[in-house]
Amino acid sequence: MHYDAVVIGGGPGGYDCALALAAGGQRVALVEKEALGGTCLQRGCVPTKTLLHEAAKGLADSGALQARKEAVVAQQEAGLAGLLKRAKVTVYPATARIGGGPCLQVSDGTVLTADNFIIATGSVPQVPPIPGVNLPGVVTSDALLSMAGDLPDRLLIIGGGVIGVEMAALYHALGTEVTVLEALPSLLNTMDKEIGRSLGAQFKKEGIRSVTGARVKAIAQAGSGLTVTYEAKGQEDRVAADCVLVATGRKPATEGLFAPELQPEMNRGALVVNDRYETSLATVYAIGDVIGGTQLAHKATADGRALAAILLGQAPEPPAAIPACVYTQPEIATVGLDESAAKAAGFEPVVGKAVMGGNAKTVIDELPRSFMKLVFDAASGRLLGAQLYCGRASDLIAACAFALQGKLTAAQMAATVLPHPTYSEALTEAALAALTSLKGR
Ligand SMILES: Cc1cc2nc3c(=O)[nH]c(=O)nc-3n(C[C@H](O)[C@H](O)[C@H](O)COP(=O)(O)OP(=O)(O)OC[C@H]3O[C@@H](n4cnc5c(N)ncnc54)[C@H](O)[C@@H]3O)c2cc1C
Ligand SMILES: NC(=O)c1ccc[n+]([C@@H]2O[C@H](COP(=O)([O-])OP(=O)(O)OC[C@H]3O[C@@H](n4cnc5c(N)ncnc54)[C@H](O)[C@@H]3O)[C@@H](O)[C@H]2O)c1
Repeated sequence: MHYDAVVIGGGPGGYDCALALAAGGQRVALVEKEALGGTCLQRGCVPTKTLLHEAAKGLADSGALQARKEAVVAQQEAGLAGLLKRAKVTVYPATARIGGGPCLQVSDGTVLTADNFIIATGSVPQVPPIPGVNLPGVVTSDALLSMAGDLPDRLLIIGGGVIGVEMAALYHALGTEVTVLEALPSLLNTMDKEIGRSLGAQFKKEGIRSVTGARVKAIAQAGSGLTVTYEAKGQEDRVAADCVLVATGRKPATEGLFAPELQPEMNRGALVVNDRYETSLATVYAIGDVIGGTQLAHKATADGRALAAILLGQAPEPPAAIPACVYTQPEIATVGLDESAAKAAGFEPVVGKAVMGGNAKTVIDELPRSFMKLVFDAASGRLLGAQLYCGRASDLIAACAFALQGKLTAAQMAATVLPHPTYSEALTEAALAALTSLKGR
């Protein structure tokens, strides 16, 4: 069977690329070995945010939580299947393997040929070689999100990145005693350091224990539970747990994808692509988590749509930056450069900060300490990035993403009138603070 394009992987990168190509008049097939929707829908964004939402409402029964999660996933999956059907994308529920030619063999033996192949196989959990990591009760987010039965009394999380802190917030809300062990000096270490520090302090206040600079040495069986031994600040310590979550990052999913004679260029397991998403194999492209770098659903979608535009002969407008959100309470959201990244990139940054103790909406909603930081370029006055640690940060970051895309300056952001009482008013305050600093230079 010959297609204009065959997409491998039915996650946000793959399905959005397939839909965009089909909308452009191409004959498209999509091969997916599991359920449609990929990590994002089946074991990522949608399940975690559903469970966080239900836990915040007070639901703490594991059966009811699983049922609600499955209902949301099923609804979204059915919607996606309908979209693909209406777009006349042929879905092959099979495992794909790329062979010479290139052509594509799917697990039932069917061979597909195409003008272009698009790899969107995503990523899988990366599990470090800690002694005891294969013991029963040690799980990755895939298993934790579908765990039935009683909720654990004690959860130990290895890794204080995005999955680690969201799972800590979720299980704490469900009444589990949570400890997070992070190897680096702060939680969410890739973000502005004040965010990690603030979240650590907030966790402490709520009774979530987090230890940074922790080297996990071993996991061992201890009766019906587990014991995790780690070292921090030169001291060895142990934590008892009923369940251990390993949340130490994700690696590109390429296992078994290529016939042995095909050796595409890879970098640390990720497929290397150029700015047109071309791999080193002719007519084979790659998008989303499998190409490394930022591992986010909307980044995979943006890749998929940009590649479809390129294959359809259009010139897509490149995004100025990819926002990132963390669904703790308060929420965290960032886009573009923080102060230290701006300095490292050669800018002279000017930071406008609004601490939201006096923000009426924050007070009304009884949110903990919150803040916003806007980083501007001293030379042009333009926004370089935003770091939000506040109520509804995941929605507010959209305003900053638009401002970055539109190259807005501190003066333009400060002049924009925003409604009262809202969290967004702090954006004006932060822009005004930066404008004052810029004028005083
Ligand atoms: C717990 C968790 C929470 C997350 N929360 C968020 C969030 O809130 N927001 C956010 O933006 N991102 C979140 N992410 C990240 C997000 O899920 C990924 O960045 C996104 O799904 C990547 O999309 P993708 O299309 O590249 O790959 P994926 O979504 O991983 O899809 C790849 C698909 O390819 C299929 N596949 C792989 N190999 C083959 C093969 N050989 N043949 C056929 N099919 C194959 C897989 O079965 C899979 O369905 C989260 C991730 C996790 C684990
Ligand atoms: N809200 C969201 O957008 C969201 C939510 C969940 C996941 N995700 C995506 O999924 C990806 C994977 O998430 P993740 O949290 O697994 O990865 P991550 O890279 O965000 O964090 C992993 C953390 O584990 C730490 N670590 C690594 N080895 C360790 C060890 N042996 N002991 C202690 N700590 C160790 C790292 O220092 C790092 O801080 C992320 O890159 C993110 O993009 C996004």
